[in-house]
Amino acid sequence: MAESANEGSLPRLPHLSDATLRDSAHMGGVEFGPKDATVIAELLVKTGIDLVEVGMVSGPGSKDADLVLATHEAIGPERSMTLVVVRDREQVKKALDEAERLGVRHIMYSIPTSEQHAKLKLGSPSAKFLNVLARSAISQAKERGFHVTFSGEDGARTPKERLVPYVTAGFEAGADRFRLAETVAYLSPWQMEEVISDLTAIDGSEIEIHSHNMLGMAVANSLAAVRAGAQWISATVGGIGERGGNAPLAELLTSLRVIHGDTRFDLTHLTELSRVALRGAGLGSAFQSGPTTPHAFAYELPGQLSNPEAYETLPAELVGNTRELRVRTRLTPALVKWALAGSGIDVDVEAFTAWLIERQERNGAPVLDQEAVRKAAIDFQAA
Ligand SMILES: CC(=O)SCCNC(=O)CCNC(=O)[C@H](O)C(C)(C)COP(=O)(O)OP(=O)(O)OC[C@H]1O[C@@H](n2cnc3c(N)ncnc32)[C@H](O)[C@@H]1OP(=O)(O)O
Ligand SMILES: CC(C)C(=O)C(=O)O
Repeated sequence: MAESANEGSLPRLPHLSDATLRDSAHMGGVEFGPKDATVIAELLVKTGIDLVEVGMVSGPGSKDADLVLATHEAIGPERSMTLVVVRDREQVKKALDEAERLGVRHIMYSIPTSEQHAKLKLGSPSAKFLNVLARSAISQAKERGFHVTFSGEDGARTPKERLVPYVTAGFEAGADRFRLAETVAYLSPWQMEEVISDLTAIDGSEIEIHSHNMLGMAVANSLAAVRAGAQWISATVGGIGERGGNAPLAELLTSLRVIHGDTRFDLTHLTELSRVALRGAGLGSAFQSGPTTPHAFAYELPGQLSNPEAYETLPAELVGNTRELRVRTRLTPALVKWALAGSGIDVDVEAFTAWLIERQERNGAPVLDQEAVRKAAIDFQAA
Protein backbone atom coordinates (compact mmCIF):
# COMPACT_ATOMS: atom_id res chain seq x y z
CA MET A 1 0.00 0.00 0.00
CA ALA A 2 1.25 3.50 -0.83
CA GLU A 3 2.19 5.95 1.89
CA SER A 4 -0.78 8.03 2.97
CA ALA A 5 -1.38 10.47 5.80
CA ASN A 6 -4.67 8.73 6.56
CA GLU A 7 -3.65 5.16 5.96
CA GLY A 8 -4.64 4.03 9.44
CA SER A 9 -8.11 5.58 9.55
CA LEU A 10 -10.01 2.52 8.21
CA PRO A 11 -9.95 -0.76 10.14
CA ARG A 12 -9.56 -2.60 6.82
CA LEU A 13 -9.82 -1.92 3.08
CA PRO A 14 -13.22 -2.96 1.65
CA HIS A 15 -14.22 -5.42 -1.06
CA LEU A 16 -16.05 -3.82 -3.95
CA SER A 17 -19.22 -4.92 -5.70
CA ASP A 18 -20.57 -3.03 -8.70
CA ALA A 19 -24.31 -2.66 -9.31
CA THR A 20 -24.25 -0.71 -12.61
CA LEU A 21 -25.90 -3.45 -14.65
CA ARG A 22 -28.70 -3.85 -12.12
CA ASP A 23 -29.42 -0.47 -10.53
CA SER A 24 -29.34 1.34 -13.91
CA ALA A 25 -32.28 -0.77 -15.06
CA HIS A 26 -34.40 0.73 -12.28
CA MET A 27 -33.82 4.37 -13.19
CA GLY A 28 -36.03 4.38 -16.26
CA GLY A 29 -34.92 4.82 -19.87
CA VAL A 30 -31.67 2.90 -19.41
CA GLU A 31 -31.32 -0.60 -20.74
CA PHE A 32 -27.95 -2.22 -21.25
CA GLY A 33 -27.80 -5.02 -23.80
CA PRO A 34 -25.71 -8.21 -23.47
CA LYS A 35 -22.87 -6.66 -25.53
CA ASP A 36 -22.54 -3.68 -23.17
CA ALA A 37 -22.85 -6.00 -20.19
CA THR A 38 -19.95 -8.09 -21.48
CA VAL A 39 -17.62 -5.12 -21.98
CA ILE A 40 -18.58 -3.47 -18.68
CA ALA A 41 -18.19 -6.69 -16.70
CA GLU A 42 -14.78 -7.41 -18.25
CA LEU A 43 -13.50 -3.90 -17.51
CA LEU A 44 -14.80 -4.11 -13.93
CA VAL A 45 -12.91 -7.35 -13.38
CA LYS A 46 -9.74 -5.92 -14.97
CA THR A 47 -10.05 -3.02 -12.51
CA GLY A 48 -10.17 -5.51 -9.65
CA ILE A 49 -13.86 -5.31 -8.65
CA ASP A 50 -14.78 -8.44 -6.69
CA LEU A 51 -18.42 -8.92 -7.69
CA VAL A 52 -20.62 -7.66 -10.55
CA GLU A 53 -24.32 -7.39 -9.75
CA VAL A 54 -26.38 -8.04 -12.85
CA GLY A 55 -30.07 -8.41 -13.52
CA MET A 56 -33.04 -9.47 -11.51
CA VAL A 57 -34.65 -12.89 -11.68
CA SER A 58 -38.29 -12.89 -10.80
CA GLY A 59 -39.39 -15.94 -12.73
CA PRO A 60 -39.06 -17.70 -16.08
CA GLY A 61 -39.00 -15.33 -19.04
CA SER A 62 -37.47 -12.44 -17.10
CA LYS A 63 -35.84 -10.17 -19.65
CA ASP A 64 -32.67 -9.97 -17.57
CA ALA A 65 -31.80 -13.61 -18.33
CA ASP A 66 -29.77 -12.55 -21.39
CA LEU A 67 -27.76 -10.06 -19.34
CA VAL A 68 -27.07 -12.62 -16.64
CA LEU A 69 -25.92 -15.22 -19.17
CA ALA A 70 -23.73 -12.72 -21.06
CA THR A 71 -22.06 -11.65 -17.81
CA HIS A 72 -21.47 -15.25 -16.75
CA GLU A 73 -19.87 -15.95 -20.10
CA ALA A 74 -17.60 -12.89 -19.79
CA ILE A 75 -16.45 -13.18 -16.17
CA GLY A 76 -17.90 -16.43 -14.80
CA PRO A 77 -20.79 -16.98 -12.36
CA GLU A 78 -18.46 -16.84 -9.33
CA ARG A 79 -17.93 -13.12 -9.89
CA SER A 80 -21.57 -12.31 -10.67
CA MET A 81 -24.51 -11.67 -8.36
CA THR A 82 -28.21 -11.56 -9.27
CA LEU A 83 -31.05 -9.87 -7.42
CA VAL A 84 -34.09 -11.72 -6.13
CA VAL A 85 -37.04 -9.74 -4.82
CA VAL A 86 -38.57 -11.43 -1.74
CA ARG A 87 -42.32 -11.26 -1.18
CA ASP A 88 -43.35 -14.75 -0.05
CA ARG A 89 -42.20 -18.34 -0.02
CA GLU A 90 -43.78 -19.37 -3.32
CA GLN A 91 -42.39 -16.40 -5.24
CA VAL A 92 -38.92 -17.02 -3.79
CA LYS A 93 -39.06 -20.66 -4.88
CA LYS A 94 -39.87 -19.66 -8.47
CA ALA A 95 -37.05 -17.08 -8.54
CA LEU A 96 -34.54 -19.60 -7.18
CA ASP A 97 -35.64 -22.14 -9.84
CA GLU A 98 -34.89 -19.52 -12.50
CA ALA A 99 -31.57 -18.54 -10.86
CA GLU A 100 -30.56 -22.20 -10.85
CA ARG A 101 -31.53 -22.58 -14.51
CA LEU A 102 -29.25 -19.62 -15.37
CA GLY A 103 -26.33 -21.01 -13.36
CA VAL A 104 -26.38 -18.15 -10.81
CA ARG A 105 -24.17 -18.77 -7.76
CA HIS A 106 -24.61 -15.55 -5.75
CA ILE A 107 -28.02 -14.10 -5.04
CA MET A 108 -28.90 -10.82 -3.39
CA TYR A 109 -32.28 -10.89 -1.65
CA SER A 110 -34.11 -7.60 -1.66
CA ILE A 111 -36.40 -7.47 1.38
CA PRO A 112 -38.02 -4.19 2.46
CA THR A 113 -37.39 -3.51 6.15
CA SER A 114 -38.42 0.09 6.87
CA GLU A 115 -42.03 0.57 7.94
CA GLN A 116 -42.61 2.76 4.88
CA HIS A 117 -41.31 0.20 2.36
CA ALA A 118 -42.63 -2.90 4.10
CA LYS A 119 -46.11 -1.35 4.23
CA LEU A 120 -46.01 -0.58 0.51
CA LYS A 121 -44.62 -3.94 -0.61
CA LEU A 122 -45.80 -6.41 2.03
CA GLY A 123 -48.84 -4.73 3.57
CA SER A 124 -47.73 -3.59 7.04
CA PRO A 125 -46.16 -6.81 8.29
CA SER A 126 -45.11 -7.14 11.92
CA ALA A 127 -41.41 -7.04 12.79
CA LYS A 128 -41.72 -10.74 13.59
CA PHE A 129 -43.02 -11.48 10.09
CA LEU A 130 -40.00 -9.80 8.48
CA ASN A 131 -37.72 -12.09 10.43
CA VAL A 132 -39.79 -15.16 9.49
CA LEU A 133 -39.72 -14.13 5.84
CA ALA A 134 -35.94 -13.56 5.82
CA ARG A 135 -35.25 -16.85 7.62
CA SER A 136 -37.49 -18.75 5.24
CA ALA A 137 -35.99 -17.22 2.07
CA ILE A 138 -32.40 -17.60 3.30
CA SER A 139 -32.72 -21.22 4.36
CA GLN A 140 -34.35 -22.14 1.04
CA ALA A 141 -31.43 -20.61 -0.87
CA LYS A 142 -28.76 -22.07 1.40
CA GLU A 143 -30.29 -25.56 1.09
CA ARG A 144 -29.92 -25.14 -2.68
CA GLY A 145 -26.26 -24.12 -2.43
CA PHE A 146 -26.42 -20.39 -3.23
CA HIS A 147 -24.14 -17.77 -1.71
CA VAL A 148 -26.66 -15.43 -0.07
CA THR A 149 -26.53 -11.71 0.55
CA PHE A 150 -29.78 -10.45 2.08
CA SER A 151 -30.69 -6.81 2.24
CA GLY A 152 -32.58 -4.38 4.29
CA GLU A 153 -34.21 -2.38 1.51
CA ASP A 154 -34.58 1.14 2.95
CA GLY A 155 -32.53 -0.31 5.80
CA ALA A 156 -30.98 3.05 6.62
CA ARG A 157 -34.46 4.32 7.62
CA THR A 158 -35.32 1.19 9.62
CA PRO A 159 -35.29 1.71 13.40
CA LYS A 160 -32.57 -0.15 15.28
CA GLU A 161 -35.14 -2.16 17.31
CA ARG A 162 -36.47 -3.60 14.05
CA LEU A 163 -33.23 -3.82 12.05
CA VAL A 164 -30.91 -5.55 14.52
CA PRO A 165 -33.22 -8.56 15.25
CA TYR A 166 -33.88 -8.89 11.50
CA VAL A 167 -30.17 -8.96 10.61
CA THR A 168 -29.50 -11.35 13.51
CA ALA A 169 -32.25 -13.69 12.25
CA GLY A 170 -30.76 -13.61 8.74
CA PHE A 171 -27.29 -14.66 9.91
CA GLU A 172 -28.78 -17.34 12.18
CA ALA A 173 -30.52 -18.74 9.09
CA GLY A 174 -27.14 -19.06 7.36
CA ALA A 175 -26.83 -15.87 5.26
CA ASP A 176 -23.32 -15.01 4.08
CA ARG A 177 -23.67 -11.23 3.98
CA PHE A 178 -26.09 -8.43 4.85
CA ARG A 179 -26.49 -5.39 2.61
CA LEU A 180 -27.67 -2.21 4.25
CA ALA A 181 -29.40 -0.27 1.47
CA GLU A 182 -29.56 3.47 1.90
CA THR A 183 -32.40 3.30 -0.61
CA VAL A 184 -33.47 6.86 0.07
CA ALA A 185 -30.71 9.29 1.04
CA TYR A 186 -31.18 9.68 4.76
CA LEU A 187 -28.01 9.50 6.84
CA SER A 188 -24.97 11.69 7.41
CA PRO A 189 -21.59 9.89 7.49
CA TRP A 190 -21.47 10.06 11.30
CA GLN A 191 -25.01 8.62 11.58
CA MET A 192 -24.01 5.90 9.12
CA GLU A 193 -21.12 4.94 11.40
CA GLU A 194 -23.58 4.47 14.29
CA VAL A 195 -25.98 2.29 12.26
CA ILE A 196 -23.20 0.09 10.89
CA SER A 197 -21.60 -0.29 14.34
CA ASP A 198 -24.88 -1.82 15.58
CA LEU A 199 -24.73 -4.35 12.72
CA THR A 200 -21.06 -5.26 12.90
CA ALA A 201 -21.62 -6.07 16.59
CA ILE A 202 -23.91 -8.97 15.54
CA ASP A 203 -22.25 -12.37 15.84
CA GLY A 204 -20.81 -13.65 12.55
CA SER A 205 -22.01 -10.66 10.54
CA GLU A 206 -20.48 -9.50 7.25
CA ILE A 207 -21.83 -6.14 6.12
CA GLU A 208 -22.11 -4.37 2.76
CA ILE A 209 -23.20 -0.78 2.21
CA HIS A 210 -25.27 0.27 -0.84
CA SER A 211 -25.91 4.03 -0.83
CA HIS A 212 -27.94 6.26 -3.12
CA ASN A 213 -26.59 9.70 -3.83
CA MET A 214 -29.54 12.11 -3.66
CA LEU A 215 -27.73 14.23 -1.05
CA GLY A 216 -24.30 13.80 -2.65
CA MET A 217 -23.27 11.74 0.36
CA ALA A 218 -22.92 8.25 -1.14
CA VAL A 219 -19.10 8.07 -1.24
CA ALA A 220 -18.72 9.66 2.20
CA ASN A 221 -21.37 7.35 3.68
CA SER A 222 -19.77 4.28 2.09
CA LEU A 223 -16.38 5.17 3.59
CA ALA A 224 -18.04 5.91 6.94
CA ALA A 225 -19.63 2.45 6.82
CA VAL A 226 -16.20 0.88 6.25
CA ARG A 227 -14.76 2.92 9.10
CA ALA A 228 -17.46 1.36 11.33
CA GLY A 229 -16.51 -2.14 10.20
CA ALA A 230 -18.42 -2.84 6.95
CA GLN A 231 -16.41 -5.17 4.69
CA TRP A 232 -18.10 -4.43 1.34
CA ILE A 233 -19.10 -1.37 -0.67
CA SER A 234 -21.56 -1.45 -3.57
CA ALA A 235 -21.02 1.25 -6.22
CA THR A 236 -21.91 1.96 -9.86
CA VAL A 237 -19.94 3.32 -12.82
CA GLY A 238 -20.52 7.07 -13.08
CA GLY A 239 -22.98 6.70 -10.20
CA ILE A 240 -25.57 5.51 -12.77
CA GLY A 241 -28.62 4.36 -10.84
CA GLU A 242 -32.00 5.36 -9.54
CA ARG A 243 -32.77 8.11 -6.98
CA GLY A 244 -29.91 10.51 -7.58
CA GLY A 245 -27.63 7.65 -8.56
CA ASN A 246 -25.37 5.45 -6.44
CA ALA A 247 -21.89 5.78 -4.98
CA PRO A 248 -19.81 6.55 -8.11
CA LEU A 249 -17.15 3.89 -8.57
CA ALA A 250 -14.34 6.15 -9.84
CA GLU A 251 -14.71 8.63 -6.99
CA LEU A 252 -14.86 5.79 -4.50
CA LEU A 253 -11.76 3.98 -5.81
CA THR A 254 -9.77 7.19 -6.19
CA SER A 255 -10.77 8.22 -2.65
CA LEU A 256 -9.50 4.87 -1.41
CA ARG A 257 -6.25 5.48 -3.33
CA VAL A 258 -5.64 9.15 -2.50
CA ILE A 259 -6.96 9.22 1.07
CA HIS A 260 -6.28 5.68 2.24
CA GLY A 261 -3.30 4.62 0.09
CA ASP A 262 -5.21 1.66 -1.41
CA THR A 263 -3.24 0.28 -4.39
CA ARG A 264 -5.28 -2.90 -4.97
CA PHE A 265 -7.25 -1.59 -7.97
CA ASP A 266 -6.02 -0.88 -11.51
CA LEU A 267 -7.56 2.53 -11.97
CA THR A 268 -6.35 2.99 -15.54
CA HIS A 269 -9.53 1.33 -16.89
CA LEU A 270 -11.86 3.75 -15.14
CA THR A 271 -12.08 6.39 -17.87
CA GLU A 272 -12.85 3.82 -20.57
CA LEU A 273 -15.34 2.12 -18.25
CA SER A 274 -17.08 5.42 -17.70
CA ARG A 275 -17.24 6.18 -21.46
CA VAL A 276 -18.56 2.72 -22.31
CA ALA A 277 -21.20 2.76 -19.56
CA LEU A 278 -22.40 6.31 -20.18
CA ARG A 279 -22.60 5.69 -23.92
CA GLY A 280 -24.40 2.35 -23.42
CA ALA A 281 -26.83 4.04 -21.05
CA GLY A 282 -27.42 6.85 -23.54
CA LEU A 283 -26.13 9.40 -21.00
CA GLY A 284 -22.84 10.22 -22.75
CA SER A 285 -23.15 13.97 -23.10
CA ALA A 286 -24.70 14.79 -19.73
CA PHE A 287 -22.47 16.81 -17.37
CA GLN A 288 -20.78 14.56 -14.88
CA SER A 289 -18.42 15.25 -12.02
CA GLY A 290 -15.42 13.19 -11.00
CA PRO A 291 -12.05 12.09 -12.34
CA THR A 292 -13.17 10.19 -15.47
CA THR A 293 -15.01 13.07 -17.17
CA PRO A 294 -13.68 14.91 -20.23
CA HIS A 295 -13.25 18.13 -18.23
CA ALA A 296 -11.65 16.57 -15.13
CA PHE A 297 -8.11 17.45 -16.21
CA ALA A 298 -8.82 20.43 -18.49
CA TYR A 299 -6.83 23.54 -17.64
CA GLU A 300 -6.99 27.08 -18.86
CA LEU A 301 -3.38 28.10 -18.26
CA PRO A 302 -0.35 26.52 -19.93
CA GLY A 303 1.50 26.80 -16.60
CA GLN A 304 -1.02 24.45 -14.99
CA LEU A 305 -0.43 21.91 -17.69
CA SER A 306 3.32 21.95 -17.19
CA ASN A 307 3.01 21.73 -13.37
CA PRO A 308 0.19 19.22 -12.88
CA GLU A 309 1.47 18.09 -9.47
CA ALA A 310 0.47 21.50 -8.12
CA TYR A 311 -3.16 20.82 -9.05
CA GLU A 312 -3.55 17.04 -8.86
CA THR A 313 -3.42 14.70 -5.89
CA LEU A 314 -4.67 12.22 -8.46
CA PRO A 315 -2.67 12.22 -11.73
CA ALA A 316 -4.78 12.04 -14.92
CA GLU A 317 -2.93 8.95 -16.20
CA LEU A 318 -3.72 7.04 -13.00
CA VAL A 319 -7.37 6.82 -14.06
CA GLY A 320 -6.65 6.51 -17.80
CA ASN A 321 -7.67 10.13 -18.47
CA THR A 322 -5.69 12.86 -20.26
CA ARG A 323 -4.87 16.50 -19.60
CA GLU A 324 -5.76 19.22 -22.01
CA LEU A 325 -5.71 22.96 -22.22
CA ARG A 326 -9.08 24.62 -22.77
CA VAL A 327 -9.02 28.17 -23.93
CA ARG A 328 -11.83 30.11 -22.27
CA THR A 329 -12.95 33.69 -22.73
CA ARG A 330 -9.87 35.44 -21.36
CA LEU A 331 -7.74 35.08 -24.43
CA THR A 332 -4.19 36.38 -24.25
CA PRO A 333 -1.45 36.37 -26.91
CA ALA A 334 0.49 33.84 -24.77
CA LEU A 335 -2.45 31.46 -24.73
CA VAL A 336 -3.07 31.87 -28.44
CA LYS A 337 0.61 31.26 -29.12
CA TRP A 338 0.41 28.05 -27.09
CA ALA A 339 -2.74 26.94 -28.94
CA LEU A 340 -1.07 27.43 -32.33
CA ALA A 341 2.29 25.89 -31.44
CA GLY A 342 3.12 22.97 -33.69
CA SER A 343 0.14 23.59 -36.00
CA GLY A 344 2.19 25.15 -38.79
CA ILE A 345 -0.20 28.12 -38.84
CA ASP A 346 1.77 31.33 -39.14
CA VAL A 347 -0.09 34.47 -38.04
CA ASP A 348 0.72 37.73 -36.26
CA VAL A 349 -0.27 36.52 -32.80
CA GLU A 350 -1.02 39.99 -31.35
CA ALA A 351 -3.22 40.97 -34.29
CA PHE A 352 -4.95 37.58 -34.41
CA THR A 353 -5.68 37.66 -30.65
CA ALA A 354 -7.27 41.12 -30.94
CA TRP A 355 -9.32 39.94 -33.94
CA LEU A 356 -10.44 36.81 -32.09
CA ILE A 357 -11.48 38.73 -28.96
CA GLU A 358 -13.45 41.19 -31.09
CA ARG A 359 -15.16 38.31 -32.97
CA GLN A 360 -15.94 36.54 -29.75
CA GLU A 361 -17.58 39.62 -28.24
CA ARG A 362 -19.57 40.22 -31.42
CA ASN A 363 -20.83 36.62 -31.64
CA GLY A 364 -21.16 36.08 -27.89
CA ALA A 365 -19.70 32.61 -28.44
CA PRO A 366 -16.52 31.78 -26.53
CA VAL A 367 -13.72 29.85 -28.24
CA LEU A 368 -13.50 26.78 -26.06
CA ASP A 369 -10.51 24.73 -27.05
CA GLN A 370 -7.24 24.54 -28.92
CA GLU A 371 -8.87 23.17 -32.06
CA ALA A 372 -11.26 26.14 -32.20
CA VAL A 373 -8.36 28.62 -31.92
CA ARG A 374 -6.63 26.88 -34.82
CA LYS A 375 -9.76 26.96 -36.99
CA ALA A 376 -10.22 30.66 -36.16
CA ALA A 377 -6.59 31.33 -37.18
CA ILE A 378 -7.29 29.86 -40.61
CA ASP A 379 -10.38 32.15 -40.90
CA PHE A 380 -8.15 35.06 -39.85
CA GLN A 381 -5.59 34.23 -42.53
CA ALA A 382 -8.33 34.04 -45.15
CA ALA A 383 -9.99 37.32 -44.02
C1 LIG B 1 -49.47 -7.75 6.45
C2 LIG B 1 -48.88 -9.07 6.83
O1 LIG B 1 -49.12 -9.59 7.84
S1 LIG B 1 -47.86 -9.76 5.74
C3 LIG B 1 -47.93 -11.46 6.09
C4 LIG B 1 -48.83 -12.19 5.14
N1 LIG B 1 -48.10 -12.69 4.09
C5 LIG B 1 -47.66 -13.93 4.13
O2 LIG B 1 -47.84 -14.70 5.08
C6 LIG B 1 -46.91 -14.37 2.93
C7 LIG B 1 -47.17 -15.81 2.71
N2 LIG B 1 -46.41 -16.60 3.68
C8 LIG B 1 -45.33 -17.22 3.34
O3 LIG B 1 -44.88 -17.16 2.22
C9 LIG B 1 -44.67 -18.06 4.39
O4 LIG B 1 -45.59 -18.34 5.41
C10 LIG B 1 -43.44 -17.41 5.01
C11 LIG B 1 -42.40 -17.18 3.93
C12 LIG B 1 -43.74 -16.12 5.71
C13 LIG B 1 -42.83 -18.37 6.06
O5 LIG B 1 -42.70 -19.61 5.45
P1 LIG B 1 -42.11 -20.90 6.18
O6 LIG B 1 -40.68 -20.66 6.45
O7 LIG B 1 -42.48 -22.04 5.33
O8 LIG B 1 -42.79 -20.94 7.55
P2 LIG B 1 -44.26 -21.29 8.01
O9 LIG B 1 -45.29 -20.70 7.10
O10 LIG B 1 -44.34 -22.76 8.27
O11 LIG B 1 -44.20 -20.53 9.39
C14 LIG B 1 -43.04 -20.63 10.23
C15 LIG B 1 -43.28 -19.90 11.50
O12 LIG B 1 -43.47 -18.51 11.18
C16 LIG B 1 -44.70 -18.08 11.70
N3 LIG B 1 -45.31 -17.16 10.76
C17 LIG B 1 -45.70 -17.39 9.51
N4 LIG B 1 -46.24 -16.28 8.99
C18 LIG B 1 -46.20 -15.35 9.94
C19 LIG B 1 -46.65 -14.02 10.04
N5 LIG B 1 -47.27 -13.41 9.05
N6 LIG B 1 -46.41 -13.34 11.18
C20 LIG B 1 -45.82 -13.93 12.23
N7 LIG B 1 -45.41 -15.21 12.20
C21 LIG B 1 -45.60 -15.90 11.08
C22 LIG B 1 -45.56 -19.34 11.77
O13 LIG B 1 -46.58 -19.17 12.72
C23 LIG B 1 -44.55 -20.35 12.20
O14 LIG B 1 -44.31 -20.21 13.58
P3 LIG B 1 -43.97 -21.48 14.47
O15 LIG B 1 -42.70 -22.05 13.91
O16 LIG B 1 -43.80 -20.88 15.83
O17 LIG B 1 -45.14 -22.40 14.34
C1 LIG C 1 -34.13 -1.60 -5.02
C2 LIG C 1 -32.99 -2.12 -4.23
C3 LIG C 1 -32.45 -3.38 -4.73
C4 LIG C 1 -31.95 -1.05 -4.11
O1 LIG C 1 -31.13 -0.80 -4.94
C5 LIG C 1 -32.05 -0.26 -2.88
O2 LIG C 1 -32.80 -0.64 -1.98
O3 LIG C 1 -31.38 0.77 -2.82
